[in-house]
Amino acid sequence: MSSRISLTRYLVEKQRVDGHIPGQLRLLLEVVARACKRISFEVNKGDLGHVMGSAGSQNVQGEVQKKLDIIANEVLIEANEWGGHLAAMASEEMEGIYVVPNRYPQGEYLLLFDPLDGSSNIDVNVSIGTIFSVLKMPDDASGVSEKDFLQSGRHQVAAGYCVYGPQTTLVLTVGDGVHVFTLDREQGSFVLTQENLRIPEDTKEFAINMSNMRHWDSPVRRYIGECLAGKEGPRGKDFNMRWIASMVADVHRILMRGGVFMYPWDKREPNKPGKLRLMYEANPMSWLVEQAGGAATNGRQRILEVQPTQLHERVSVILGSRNEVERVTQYHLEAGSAT
Ligand SMILES: O=P(O)(O)OC[C@H]1O[C@](O)(COP(=O)(O)O)[C@@H](O)[C@@H]1O
Ligand SMILES: [Mg+2]
Ligand SMILES: [Mg+2]
Repeated sequence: MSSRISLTRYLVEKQRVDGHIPGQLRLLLEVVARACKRISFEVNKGDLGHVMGSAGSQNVQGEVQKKLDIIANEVLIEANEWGGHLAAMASEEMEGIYVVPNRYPQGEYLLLFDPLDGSSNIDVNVSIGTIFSVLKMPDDASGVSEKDFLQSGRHQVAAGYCVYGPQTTLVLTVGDGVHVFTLDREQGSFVLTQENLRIPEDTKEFAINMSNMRHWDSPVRRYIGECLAGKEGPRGKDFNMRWIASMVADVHRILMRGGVFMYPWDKREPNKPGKLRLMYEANPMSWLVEQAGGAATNGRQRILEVQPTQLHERVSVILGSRNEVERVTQYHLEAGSAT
C-alpha cells in the first residue's frame, strides 16, 4: 500500500466522506482499538509482567479465569465507560451488564466483548484475541437493561476482533466489507493493511476439535468423515486440518485463506446448543465472515438470525467458505437434526 492510512483516518473518512458511520460510533471504535493496543502490550509482557496464569476465580460460565481475562476486561471497561458513546457493556467475564455510571455522559450504543478469547493458549504463547460487537439501544428503550442487548446479530452496527499473534491485527466491519489494520508498534497506531477481504467459496481445510468426534451428531460425522476419506472418498480431494483452540485465530486464518470452522453441538452437554457464546463470539465473527462473502449457520439457520433470549446464550457454529458451510447445513437439514 503506497500511502499509509491509520485506523483513525479510515474511521474519520467513513464518517465525514462516506457518511457511513455516526460520529459517536467512530469514537467508540477508536476507543476499542486503543484498549486492544493496551491489551496487546499486556499480552506481550508475558512472564515479565506477572500477567500469566490463573486468577483463582471462575466466571459466570464456570470457567477458570486467567489473570489476562480479568486484565483485558478491566482495560475495555475503563477505556469505554467515560467516553459518552455507550449506555452499557456486556462481557464473557461479567454475569450481568455493566451500565455506564451516571457520573459519566450516556451514549446510545451497547458494547459486547469476549475480552480474551483462547484463554487456554495464554500460558503457552499461542495467538489469542479480543472479540467485540456493537449494537444500538432500541429506540423505545427507557433506561438500559439486559433485554436491550437481546437483539439478533443482524442488528450489529460494528463488529471486529483483535488478534494478538506474531502481529497484532485488528479486523473490522461496519457493514461495508472487512478491513484489516496492523499495529505499527513504532508509530503506536493501527495501519490499514488489507481491504475488502474475500473468503474463497471452496476450501480443502477444516477446523474442528477432533477429540470430540464420538460426541458429535450424525451430520457433523458425515461431513468430517467425507473430508477424512480424501481423494478416494465422495469429495474426491484431500483435506487439511487446523485447530488452534482460539476461535479468533482460527477465524482469522479462514478470513485470510478460506476454510470451514465448526464448534457444533455435541453430546457432552446435550442441553446446551454448543460451547461458543452467541452474542460476543458467534455474532461478530458471523457478520465478519458474511461481509467477506462466507456463510455462518448453526446447522439450521443463519447465526445472525438467531434471536437471543439470554446474554450468555450458547450456539452451535459452522462458518467460513460458503459452499462448505452450505453443505454442512444441508446435511443437518436432511437429517432433521435438532441442533
Ligand atoms: O478447547 P476446545 O474445547 O477445543 O475449545 C476451544 C474454543 O474455546 C474457546 O477458547 C472459547 O473462548 P474463551 O477462551 O474466550 O473461553 C474458543 O476460542 C475456541 O474455539
Ligand atoms: Mg472466547
Ligand atoms: Mg474469553
